[in-house]
Amino acid sequence: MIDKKKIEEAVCLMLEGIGEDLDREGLKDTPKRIANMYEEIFSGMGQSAQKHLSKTFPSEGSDMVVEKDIVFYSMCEHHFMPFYGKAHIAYIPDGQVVGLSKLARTVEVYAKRPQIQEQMTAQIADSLMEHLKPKGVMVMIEAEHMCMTMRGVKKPGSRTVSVAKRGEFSENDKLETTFFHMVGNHG
Ligand SMILES: Nc1nc2c(ncn2[C@@H]2O[C@H](COP(=O)(O)OP(=O)(O)OP(=O)(O)O)[C@@H](O)[C@H]2O)c(=O)[nH]1
Ligand SMILES: [Zn+2]
Repeated sequence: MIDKKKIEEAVCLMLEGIGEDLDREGLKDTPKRIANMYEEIFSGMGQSAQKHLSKTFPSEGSDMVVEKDIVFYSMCEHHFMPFYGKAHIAYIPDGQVVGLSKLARTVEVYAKRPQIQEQMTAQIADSLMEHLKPKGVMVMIEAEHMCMTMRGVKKPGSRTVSVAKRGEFSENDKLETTFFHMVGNHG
């Protein structure tokens, strides 16, 4: 559960730390605004994707389901700056499919918390394997990290691509090739 009072106190300390005047008109509501914002952008804290992935439907219709270009925003846990981009998810059903929106909801659960990209990629793949129990899962995330663009090494436009493969995707390279074809040219 997010402690908004604590966040407000911390924001006051940070503003003091950078030499700001806490009584300045423009900053009056800033601690409260940031606490409200953190409640929203860290709403995945303590959540599991289980509640989204437990409602399944029987289906023998498809060898592979791909949901691509799922836009997400997350926060780099090292610098507390945004990283954002697209997630692509594929799974091979084992007689059961899940509502399409639930794949995007799963991405949200793991994006809305302090994160690193590789861990988010693995968590999405693992939660699908655990709760949907498909024959295989593949997740690819491509993102731009603001900690690499507006500060530090300052390389705007550079993108980080991460992949997690589980089940049949780990055993069969052809499935991986099909996934890349379906997702499009991301080379
Ligand atoms: N693997 C990985 N690294 C990340 C991610 N987000 C940020 N980083 C990196 O985390 C590293 C933290 O490095 P440190 O040397 O501890 O911190 P720093 O001095 O601020 O590093 P610079 O960004 O190089 O200035 C940096 O190299 C970031 O690019 C991520 O999602 N995955
Ligand atoms: Zn960072």
